[in-house]
Amino acid sequence: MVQKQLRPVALYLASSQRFSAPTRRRKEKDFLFGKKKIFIKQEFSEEPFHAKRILQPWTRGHVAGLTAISKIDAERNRLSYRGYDIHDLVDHCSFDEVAYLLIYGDLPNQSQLDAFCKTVGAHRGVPSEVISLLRTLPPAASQMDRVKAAVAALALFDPQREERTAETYRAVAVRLYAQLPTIIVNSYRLSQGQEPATPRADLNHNANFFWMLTGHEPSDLIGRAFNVSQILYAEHGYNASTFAARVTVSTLSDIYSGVVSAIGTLKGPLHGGANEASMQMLLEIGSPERAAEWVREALARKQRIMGFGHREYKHGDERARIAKQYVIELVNSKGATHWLEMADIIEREMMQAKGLYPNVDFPIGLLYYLMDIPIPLYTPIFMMSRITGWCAHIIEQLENNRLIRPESEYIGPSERPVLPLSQRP
Ligand SMILES: CC(=O)SCCNC(=O)CCNC(=O)[C@H](O)C(C)(C)COP(=O)(O)OP(=O)(O)OC[C@H]1O[C@@H](n2cnc3c(N)ncnc32)[C@H](O)[C@@H]1OP(=O)(O)O
Ligand SMILES: O=C([O-])CC(=O)C(=O)O
Repeated sequence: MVQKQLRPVALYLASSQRFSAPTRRRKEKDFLFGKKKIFIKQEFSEEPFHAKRILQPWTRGHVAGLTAISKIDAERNRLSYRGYDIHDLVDHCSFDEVAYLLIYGDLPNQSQLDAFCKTVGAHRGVPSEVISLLRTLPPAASQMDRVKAAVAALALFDPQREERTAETYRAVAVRLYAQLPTIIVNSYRLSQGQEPATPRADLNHNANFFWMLTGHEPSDLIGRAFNVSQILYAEHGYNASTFAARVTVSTLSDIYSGVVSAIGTLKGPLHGGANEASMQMLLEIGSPERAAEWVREALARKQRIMGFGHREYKHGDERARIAKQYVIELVNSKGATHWLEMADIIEREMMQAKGLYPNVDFPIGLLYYLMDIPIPLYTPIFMMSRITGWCAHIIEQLENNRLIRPESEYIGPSERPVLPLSQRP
């Protein structure tokens, strides 16, 4: 039996015979005292030499860069955007104010907010060519893929798309914030055989979205709950989609390319796609009586339960707790308590079996269902909010740019000659 030797990565590198002495010293120094203060917390077994073990240190507990946009304090379950605690933001702000905060760096005063909303309202339209493109795309394709194609096309109609200044990027960020709801709702409407809706300049971000989707403004409760969900989804450090955007623009590619990379990354069920997947799971379970058994059987099959677990939060995701309060309000107002019972049972089972808490996607998937929003729109709606965080990071990256290019460590076959085709086994 192989004896497991637990030791920090840096020590492993220092002792590895696979590097020359100067390289070993440089790598050890980079790991422990490097300019970017990289410190690897992960411990792993040196033997057997296993790809999973060697890859994990690069993806966990690894500070990949600095940011002044949001702070995740996982130990205390706290999250703040530019110094403002999310509790304070959801209690006191509209999503338009939070969007301004993320894009410009501080909360707006009344006249700044009025000017921002006026600009956003004036930019909600998209070129007719983008709507025509949406008409031609396969209606059965995922809404994330349809919207990704439309955003890529939108870039081509922006005469500023090749300007690389923070000022231009902020202007593009405001336009994308304004235009994404139009693209998302109309992508859905066209895929359902409906005609596109025209955005309204006089409504705020949330009310305009509901107006375009349903033809009326949301009730007070739905409006408040949707506003909170948009604030909770807006920003979260170097999450996968934001990191993808930063990598893309670090090559000095354009802001739209960064956003398109981010959309493709958000789509996956281990990231933003989990809000749709978790609601599909609730529908599949169907009733509280089946919930416990369903979870146990799924876990026995080694299936992941969508909407649970988080790379950062190991003691719970505060955003999930906030969102759940609104699920409770909506469930009570609709008399649909079985959804809450089912969610509670799944949470209990996951805690008992795996020690895992729900993440933000679990209650928000259900929240959107209770608002009668079609499921294929949940991840695009996440995007409608996260566009603000993505753009803030893209601007931050541009202002301090250095190409993001991590190193990899080769673990494949040692060097070998190429045999002529006729001699290969
Ligand atoms: C807005 C957001 O993007 S929040 C995240 C949304 N994604 C989801 O909800 C998808 C479900 N959750 C997951 O897949 C994971 O919890 C992640 C990817 C979000 C985070 O993963 P990490 O904390 O890094 O854990 P990792 O993927 O390494 O898994 C560690 C162990 O926990 C298990 N695990 C983690 N999450 C889950 C889950 N939701 N269901 C079942 N098992 C899980 C894994 O199977 C693994 O077990 P193993 O060691 O026996 O193989
Ligand atoms: O941070 C992450 O890994 C996932 C994410 O985007 C979030 O939780 O909002």
